[in-house]
Amino acid sequence: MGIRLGDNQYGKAEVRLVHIDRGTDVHRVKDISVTSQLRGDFEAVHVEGDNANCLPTDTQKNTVYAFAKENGGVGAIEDFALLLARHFVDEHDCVRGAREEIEEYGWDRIDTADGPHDHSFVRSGGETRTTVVTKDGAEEWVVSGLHGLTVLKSTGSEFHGYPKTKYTTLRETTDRILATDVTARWRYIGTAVDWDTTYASVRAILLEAFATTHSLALQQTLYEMGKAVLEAHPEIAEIRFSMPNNHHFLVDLSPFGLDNPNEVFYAADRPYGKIEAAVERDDAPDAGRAWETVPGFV
Ligand SMILES: O=c1[nH]c(=O)c2[nH]c(=O)[nH]c2[nH]1
Repeated sequence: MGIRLGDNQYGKAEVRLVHIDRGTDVHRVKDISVTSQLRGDFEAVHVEGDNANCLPTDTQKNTVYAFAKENGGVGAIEDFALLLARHFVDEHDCVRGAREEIEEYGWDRIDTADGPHDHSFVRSGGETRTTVVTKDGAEEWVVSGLHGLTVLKSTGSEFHGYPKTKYTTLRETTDRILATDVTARWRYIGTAVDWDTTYASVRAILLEAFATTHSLALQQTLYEMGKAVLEAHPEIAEIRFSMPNNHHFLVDLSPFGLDNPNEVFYAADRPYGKIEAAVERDDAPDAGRAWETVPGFV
């Protein structure tokens, strides 16, 4: 019986980095978490404990911090991830591929009586921006996205016409709350992209489509959101979503002699519907290894 090493990658996870741009008195904050992992000629370290090719995870961490300085800041997370991936692959013979995942947390300038403050910030409560850059030799894939984009429609959502079985208790509705936390990742075609502008545009399109789609199912809303993104952005090959259906149940107020015309709800936290789908361009180039280590459906 033979035993051998299978796929592997290693690196430093969740390197937390805050960069302050002090170029002017109006500071700018960039707050990220980097997970850097390398692939390559790492048989010996696993099988024999021979570390000759094992670039320490500590060095990967230090590289992240040093690059934030040498690069004059982080810039778009996609550019920073590509910079790291190219460095590790191009500068180390034993490294053939890299996976650089970055999350970005937003900070808003605090609005004071004198206007937006120069160097005081409040964490923006909304979504986290993400990217996963995969490099395999000369090939590169960029999958960007967001999670925690929490949205709610107080009307304009129906759900009916579904099959009924002996276990069905759900009442059909022509007016319900539709609420979800959008997780989305989209795969770029190529790397010649204005990452920040495109991110802002995709986020705005997702919100616009959620708001303006009269929903007959969360699945339909999801599809409309993806379609709108692909129609506006030819540089995006596909977009994948994971969206919980955050149920809001009408509370029965009749024991108290009160009616409840869609005003008072119980916001359940579990269980929740879990709606996941990809929306794809017909002629999209092959995904290659882009999704290989993206956890879960997205
Ligand atoms: O938008 C919905 N999609 C479903 O698949 C589903 N299932 C369910 O019970 N409620 C809903 N709502």
